[in-house]
Amino acid sequence: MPQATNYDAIVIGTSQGGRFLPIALAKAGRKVALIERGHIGGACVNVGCTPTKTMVASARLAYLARRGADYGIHIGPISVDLQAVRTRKQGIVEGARLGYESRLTAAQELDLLRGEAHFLAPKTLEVSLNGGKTREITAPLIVIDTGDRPEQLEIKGVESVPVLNSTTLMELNTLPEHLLIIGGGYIGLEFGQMFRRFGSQVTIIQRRPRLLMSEDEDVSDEITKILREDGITVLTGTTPQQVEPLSGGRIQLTVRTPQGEQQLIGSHLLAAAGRVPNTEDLTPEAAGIQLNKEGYIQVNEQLETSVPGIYAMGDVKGGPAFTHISYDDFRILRTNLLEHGNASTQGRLVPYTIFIDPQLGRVGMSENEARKQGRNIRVAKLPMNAVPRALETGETRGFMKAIVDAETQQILGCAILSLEGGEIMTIIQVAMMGKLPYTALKEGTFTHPLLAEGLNALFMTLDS
Ligand SMILES: Cc1cc2nc3c(=O)[nH]c(=O)nc-3n(C[C@H](O)[C@H](O)[C@H](O)COP(=O)(O)OP(=O)(O)OC[C@H]3O[C@@H](n4cnc5c(N)ncnc54)[C@H](O)[C@@H]3O)c2cc1C
Ligand SMILES: NC(=O)c1ccc[n+]([C@@H]2O[C@H](COP(=O)([O-])OP(=O)(O)OC[C@H]3O[C@@H](n4cnc5c(N)ncnc54)[C@H](O)[C@@H]3O)[C@@H](O)[C@H]2O)c1
Repeated sequence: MPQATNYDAIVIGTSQGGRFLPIALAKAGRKVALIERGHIGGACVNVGCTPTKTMVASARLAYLARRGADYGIHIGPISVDLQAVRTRKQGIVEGARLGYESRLTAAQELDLLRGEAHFLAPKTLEVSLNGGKTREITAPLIVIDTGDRPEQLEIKGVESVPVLNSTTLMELNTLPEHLLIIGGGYIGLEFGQMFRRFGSQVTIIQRRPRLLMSEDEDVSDEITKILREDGITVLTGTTPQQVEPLSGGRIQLTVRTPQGEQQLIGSHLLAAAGRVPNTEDLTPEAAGIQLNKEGYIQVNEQLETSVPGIYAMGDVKGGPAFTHISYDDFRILRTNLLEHGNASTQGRLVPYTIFIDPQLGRVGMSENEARKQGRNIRVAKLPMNAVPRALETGETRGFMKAIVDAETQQILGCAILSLEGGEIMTIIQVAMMGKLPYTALKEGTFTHPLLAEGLNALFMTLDS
C-alpha cells in the first residue's frame, strides 16, 4: 500500500454536522479529508427528514381533499398515485443532495473521498474507496459523524418474510393494503398516519404501555385518540411473538396483547423499533475509542471521545437524534476547534417536532420530568377548540400545554399538539431562550386571528 497521506483534519460522514465542519476547517486553512460511503447529505436529506416530510405533505393534501365537503368544497373521488408521490419526493431529495455535493466539491483545501472509513490506529484510517482501491490517511484531528440505521427486528420467523424499514417503505410503487408497523415512536407514527392517508389499512404495534413513552400521558393519550379517529388500529402494551408468510404474499403476525394472544394479517411489515449506531464498520476499537453498551460512541460535553483529538457528533454519540442537534454539534466543534471557545452540550435546549397531523412540538421539561425533579410547577393547558384560528380552519384537534416554574414564573417546557404545533412551540422556545416570564406571553399582543394568539389564552389559564 502507498504511504499514508497526512491531513490536518479528517471528518467521516456528510450529514448536517459533518458537511459544514470540513468546510469551516478548510476555510480556516486546514487541509481536510471528508469521507462518505453513501449519498452526500447523510440520513436527513436522503432517507430521513427531507423525503418523509415531502411525503407527509402529499398525505396531508389527500386528507384535506377528502375533507373538502366539510368546507363546502366538492372535488369528487380522491385517488393517490404513489408513484407520483415518490417521484416528487425523489426530485426534492436529489435537488438537495446535488446542492450539497456541489458545495463540497467546490471547497478549496477539501478532499472528498467516496468510500468507507475504518480505523487502523488512533490517528490513522483506511478508506475502502467505492471504486475498489484503498487509501491510508492520517490526521491529528478526526471527527466521526457516521450516524445510525434502522434496527432489525428480532421476532421468531422474521427471516421468512420481507421486512420494510423507513428507507425501503418510501420506495414502494404500490400502496400496501394493510401495513403492520412494529414500533410506536417517531417513525411508526409519521409513517402510520401517512400511509393511512394514502389509503392503506394501518396497525401500529407498540410494546410499551403507551405511544411515545417519553411524553406525558395526556399527550400520548390524545395522539392515540387522534390516530384511532383517523382509522389506524393502535395496539399498546403489545409484543410481537412470531411472524410467518401466508399465501398471496400476506404476512401473519402473532402478538401478545394485554387481552391475550392475537393474530394480525397484513400485506406489509414495517420495522420502526429504533435505530442502531454505525460503529461496527468503523472499527473504533482499533483506535481505542470507547463505546457504551448499545454501541454508541462515548463523548464528553465538548464531544471529545475517550481518545484525545477524536470527536463524535450527531446520532452516533447517542442521546437526542435530530438533524438540528447534529448541526448544533457542528457549532460546538467549530467554536472550540477554530475559535478557541469553550462550548458544550450542557444545558442546551433540545426542541423537536413529530410530523404527525396535528404536529407535536416539544421543548424543555415535560410535566412528568418536572414533577420527578420535585419542582414547584404550574401547568397551563388549553384545548385547540378554544383558539379562534383553529376553529376557522377546521383544525381543532389537540391542545397546548406549558409547564411553568411557580416561583420564578419562567417557562420550563411545553407540548404543543396542534396545527403547526412545531412553529408555536418555537415561539415558546424563544421566550425560554430569552428567559421571559410566562406573563410576557400572556399579556403580549399577537395578531388576531393567528394560532399564536392562543398563547394569551393558554397562559391565562394560570390566572384561576
Ligand atoms: C425516517 C426518518 C425521519 C427523520 N425525520 C427527522 C426530522 O423530521 N427532523 C429531525 O430533526 N430529524 C429527523 N430524523 C433524524 C435525522 O435524520 C438524524 O438525526 C440525522 O440525520 C443525524 O445526522 P448524523 O449527523 O448523525 O449523520 P447521518 O445523517 O446519519 O449521516 C451519517 C453519514 O455517515 C456515513 N457513514 C457511516 N459510516 C461510515 C463509514 N464507516 N465511512 C464513511 N461514511 C460512513 C453514512 O453513509 C451517512 O451518510 C429522521 C430520521 C429518519 C430515519
Ligand atoms: N420528526 C422527527 O424529528 C423524527 C422523525 C423520525 C425519526 N426521528 C429520529 O429517529 C429516531 C428513531 O425513530 P424510531 O421511531 O425508529 O425509534 P423510537 O425509539 O422513537 O421508537 C421506537 C418505538 O418502538 C417500540 N419498540 C421497540 N421494540 C419493539 C418491539 N419489539 N415491538 C413493539 N414495539 C417496539 C419502542 O417502545 C418505541 O416506542 C428517533 O429517536 C428520532 O430521534 C425523528
